[in-house]
Amino acid sequence: MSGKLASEYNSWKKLQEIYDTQKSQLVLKDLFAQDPSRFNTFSKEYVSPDDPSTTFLLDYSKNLITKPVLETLLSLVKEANVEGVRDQMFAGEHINTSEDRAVLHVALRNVNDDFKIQEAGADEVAGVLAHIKEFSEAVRSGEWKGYTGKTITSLVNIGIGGSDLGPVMVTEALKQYSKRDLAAHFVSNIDGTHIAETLRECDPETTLFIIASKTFTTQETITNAESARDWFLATAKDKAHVAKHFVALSTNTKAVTEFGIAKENMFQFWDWVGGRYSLWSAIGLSIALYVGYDSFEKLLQGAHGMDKHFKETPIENNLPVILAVIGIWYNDFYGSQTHALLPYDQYLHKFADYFQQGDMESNGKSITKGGQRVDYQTGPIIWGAAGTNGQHSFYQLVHQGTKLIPADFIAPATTHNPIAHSKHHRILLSNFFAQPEALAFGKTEEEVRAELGKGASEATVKSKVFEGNRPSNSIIFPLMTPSTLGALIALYEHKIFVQGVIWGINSFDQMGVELGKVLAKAILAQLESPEDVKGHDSSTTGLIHYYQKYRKE
Ligand SMILES: O=P(O)(O)OC[C@H]1O[C@@H](O)[C@H](O)[C@@H](O)[C@@H]1O
Repeated sequence: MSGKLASEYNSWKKLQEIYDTQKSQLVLKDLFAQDPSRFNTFSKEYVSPDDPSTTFLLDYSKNLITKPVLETLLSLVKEANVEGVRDQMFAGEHINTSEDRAVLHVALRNVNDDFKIQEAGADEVAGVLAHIKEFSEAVRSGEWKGYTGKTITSLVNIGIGGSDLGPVMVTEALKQYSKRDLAAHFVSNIDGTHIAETLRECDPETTLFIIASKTFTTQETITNAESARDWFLATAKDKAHVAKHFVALSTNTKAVTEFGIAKENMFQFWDWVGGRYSLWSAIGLSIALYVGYDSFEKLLQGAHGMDKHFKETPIENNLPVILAVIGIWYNDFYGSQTHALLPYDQYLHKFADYFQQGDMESNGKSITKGGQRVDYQTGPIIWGAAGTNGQHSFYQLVHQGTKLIPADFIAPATTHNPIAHSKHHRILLSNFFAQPEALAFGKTEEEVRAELGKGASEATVKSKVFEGNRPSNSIIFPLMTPSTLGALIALYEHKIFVQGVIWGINSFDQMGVELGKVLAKAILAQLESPEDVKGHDSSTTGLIHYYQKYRKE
C-alpha cells in the first residue's frame, strides 16, 4: 500500500487527461477499422501452468482502449505497488489491516506447495482436505449410515453469505459431475419458509446437515441449525443420533461443541480465510460431497494454476490485472456504475450472484486503508443473468439505455448436453457472439433508413438506431470442467484484489454489514408490544406498529 489516494497517482491524472481529450476518438468501429490485428493485440489465451487442458480465451479487444490507454492503466498498477501487495498476500503478511489478518485463500489451493507460506494453520490445510476426502467418500459410497442404518440421500447446507454462495454456485456449475443420487439443498435465509420448504423434501433418516459458519455465531445460520436439529430430533428422539446427521464447518470449535456436534465431525478452517473466499476451504465440503472429492480437488488445482499465473506473469500479460484495469477505466473515468456478468452457460446461472458478494463486499468501501475518504468511485454494482434470458428482459437498457454498462460474456465452446446434435448450443453461442458485436458496433441511422425505406417516420428511424461503442470482454473455454471453473473464479478474485489495491481500500473486511445487524437485534427485543418500541424515527416506529397490529405469536 502506498498510502496515497488513487487520484494522486500520476498515471491516474494522465488517464483523466486522456479521457478528457481523447474520449471522442475511442470509437470501437474506428479502432477496429484502423487496426486489422486489434483482436490479436487485445486477446490472450490462458493455459494453466499446471495443466494445458485448463484453458480459455480472453478477448478484451471490444473495449474503449488503445495501446497507450492500456499502458497508462498498467502504469497505475505499478504506481499503486499492486505487485508488492500481491507478493505480501502470497507471503501471508497481514494485508487485512483492520482485522490484522493474513489473506490466504491461495494457501487453500496450494496443491503442489509451490508457495512457501508461513502463517499458522497453513500447514493444517492438507489434513483438513484429507478429512474432507475421507468423509465425502464415506457418505457417497454409502459406508456412512444414518441412525437407522440408511444411506444418506439428501444434503442440507445451512449457511449464509460466503458460507452459502460459493457452494451453491459451484454445485450448480458442476451438476454434471454429481452422482444424481444425492440431492443438495442450501438453506440460508432466516425466513422460516426457506428451511420449512427444504425440510418438506427431506427424510430425517437419510439427511445430512452441514452447518457452515466461519464464526458459528451468525444469527440466521444458528437459528436455522437449531430448527433443523429440532426437526431431526422430533423423529430421531435420541440426541446421540445427532452425530450421524450433523457436521460443522467452522473456525469456532467451542461454539460447535456447545451446539452438540462432535469434534470429529467438525471441519476446521482459519481466520485468514475470508467468508467470500472460503469455498476452497472446509466450506467446500458440500461441493466435495455432491461432485466427489476428485472433482473438488480439480477445482482447487484449476484455481492454483490461476494463482501461479497471477503471481508470476508480467502485468501486461496478467489476465486478472488486465480485467481489473479495464474495469477501473470505466468505473472511474467513464462513470459506469455497474458491471454485468453474463454467462452463456446455464450451469453458471449463479455466477453473478456469487460475485455480487465476492466483489461488492470486498470493494464496496469508501475509506482507504489509511483512513482517508476516497474522492473517486470504488467497487461497481455487480449483476447479471445466464444465457439468452437476459436478452429478453434487461438487454434493451444495455443496448439503448442512457447508461454505459461494461459486461463480461462467458461461454463454453462445447456443452455437456449436446441435445439435438448441439443445436441448442449453437443457437446459444450464436447469441454469445452476436451480443458483444451488436453492443460494440451498433446500427447507424443510414442503415436503419435503408432498411425501413422512405415511409418511416423520423421517430421510428431514431428509435431503431443502436449507437454502439458499448464495451465488453468475452471469455470462451472448451467445456465447463471443475478445473476451468476453479481458474475462472480465481481470475475474478484476483481482479477484485488488484482493483482494491489501486483504490487503496481493504478488500478483506466487511464493516458495512454490522450496523443493520445491531439495529435488528435491538428491534427484535421491541417487537412484542407498541409500548416497547422506543428510540426510532417516526417511519421505523410506524412500520413496527403496523406489523404489531397483525402479529399472531
Ligand atoms: O460464515 P459466517 O461466520 O456464518 O458468516 C457468514 C457471512 O456473514 C456476513 O455477515 C458477512 O458479511 C459475510 O462475509 C459472511 O460470509
